[in-house]
Amino acid sequence: MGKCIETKDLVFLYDERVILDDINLKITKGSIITMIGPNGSGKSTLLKNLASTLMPKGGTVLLDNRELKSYPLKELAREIAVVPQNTNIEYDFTVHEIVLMGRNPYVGRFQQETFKDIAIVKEAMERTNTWHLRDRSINQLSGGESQRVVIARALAQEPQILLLDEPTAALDMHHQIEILDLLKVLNEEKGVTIIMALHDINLAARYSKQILLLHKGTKIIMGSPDQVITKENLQKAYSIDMIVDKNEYTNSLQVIPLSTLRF
Ligand SMILES: Nc1ncnc2c1ncn2[C@@H]1O[C@H](COP(=O)(O)OP(=O)(O)OP(=O)(O)O)[C@@H](O)[C@H]1O
Repeated sequence: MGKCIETKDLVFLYDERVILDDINLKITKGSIITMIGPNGSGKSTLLKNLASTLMPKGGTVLLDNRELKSYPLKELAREIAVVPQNTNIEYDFTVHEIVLMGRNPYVGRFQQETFKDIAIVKEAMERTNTWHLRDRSINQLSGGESQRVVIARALAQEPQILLLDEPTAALDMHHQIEILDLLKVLNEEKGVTIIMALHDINLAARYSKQILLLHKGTKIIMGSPDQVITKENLQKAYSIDMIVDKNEYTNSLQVIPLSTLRF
């Protein structure tokens, strides 16, 4: 059986301000779950708590019934890979060097990468359409190109769980669909659990098995796209009038925003 990630009474504060309040979630192996919610609702904060980048101020995060904080870093990096919202890489590494770093959790101290590591890196780069960029400096790429490189590095980590914060934000239409299709294939072929935040509700509805709607970090609704993407739920969270119906081509729910509302 694969890994399941769980939060128990999770509380997170920035300074004195409660951002996440008493959150109990169980994300089972093999899910594609997308967090949606207005700006500032706590999506990134929740993802960072699941990634162990931030430590909860109360409650716990469990990976397969074991506290996340008890995992040694290398072991955790073999389970969970993270694609953050903004990745700033200070040094002038090449794209190939950056993706190779994804293999660090598997390479012992003073050891070299093996042929297997190099092959996994190449496959990750081909799948993200970044192989042709391999000798370029990471700091000389466009936003969308470097986003795909960071996704390639996460794939090279061969994680059980992939956490992605707005992975398509910097991408054009072609690359948005390419990356989301890739995540779907990884989920289907390798059983990788995908947990991501997306602003685009239509893409979320189309690609997700489950949706988690955050509203001020304290109110959460989780369920199938049909259960969560309703006019009532979305109007409350986003304060906007809208039409919610099925797209006749993709057969998934779609939202057409109309005018903003004041409650
Ligand atoms: N480093 C920080 N210090 C203090 N407050 C922070 C910090 N980072 C985020 N916050 C606050 O925490 C709240 C939740 O932020 P978070 O980034 O999790 O929201 P989000 O749902 O991901 O937003 P967005 O859709 O705009 O990316 C916001 O009110 C934000 O201002």
